[in-house]
Amino acid sequence: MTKVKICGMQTLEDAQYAVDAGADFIGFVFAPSKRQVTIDEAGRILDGLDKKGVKTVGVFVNPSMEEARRALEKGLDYIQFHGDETPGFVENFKGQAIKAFPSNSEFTNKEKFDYPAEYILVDSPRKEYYGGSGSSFDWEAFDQEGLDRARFALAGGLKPENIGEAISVFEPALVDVSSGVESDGMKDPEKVSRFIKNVKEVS
Ligand SMILES: O=C(O)c1ccccc1N[C@@H]1O[C@H](COP(=O)(O)O)[C@@H](O)[C@H]1O
Repeated sequence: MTKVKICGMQTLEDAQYAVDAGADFIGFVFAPSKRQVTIDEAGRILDGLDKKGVKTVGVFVNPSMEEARRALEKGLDYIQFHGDETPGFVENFKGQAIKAFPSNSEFTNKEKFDYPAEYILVDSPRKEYYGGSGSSFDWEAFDQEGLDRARFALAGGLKPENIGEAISVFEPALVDVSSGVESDGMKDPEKVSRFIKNVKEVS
C-alpha cells in the first residue's frame, strides 16, 4: 500500500489532524518556505502530539550536520534532504534519510537510488523555493527506467483530484503533499482527509 506524507505542519492542530486522518508521515519544513518553522517550534508541536506511530520528518535544504542532528535529537524520525546533499553527507543519517531530487535532475535514476536513503523522492523542478511549489511535472515524460518502486516517493503538485492517477502512473511507495491539501495557505482538514482516503482507495 502506498504510504502518505502530509508536509508543512505549522500547528499542533494541523499535525494532530493529519495523524488522526491516517497519515503515515508528517513533515516540518525547516528550509526557506512559506511553511518554514524552527526546529524548536517543531519540537514543541511534537511534545503535544499523540503520534499514534506516525513517523515525523524534518525537511532541510543543504543543512549543516549539526542542524540535521539537532532535529533528530528533538524527536524527529527522518530527515528529508531537499537540496544538493552528497551521498557521503546523507550516509551520516542512514536509516533515517529521505533524499529528494527535482524531476529535471541530471542524475540518472541509478545514481539517485544509489543514495543511502530509505526513500528517493522526485519532486517538481525548483522555483522560488526548493520545494512546495504546488506544481506537478510531466509524469508521462519522466523516464521511469531504473526506478526502485519499493523506495520511490512522489511529490509535486499532488492533490486529492490527481492522486489516483499519480499512483496508477508511478506505483510509488510513498506520496508527499504540501500545497494540495491547503486552502488560503493553511492546511485544510477536508482536503487532508480526502487526499488520504483517495490514496487508500487506489493502493
Ligand atoms: O513544502 C514546502 O514549502 C517545501 C519547501 C522547501 C523544500 C521542500 C518543501 N516541501 C516539499 O516539497 C514537495 C512538494 O510540495 P507541493 O505538494 O508541491 O507543495 C514535498 O516533497 C514536500 O515535502
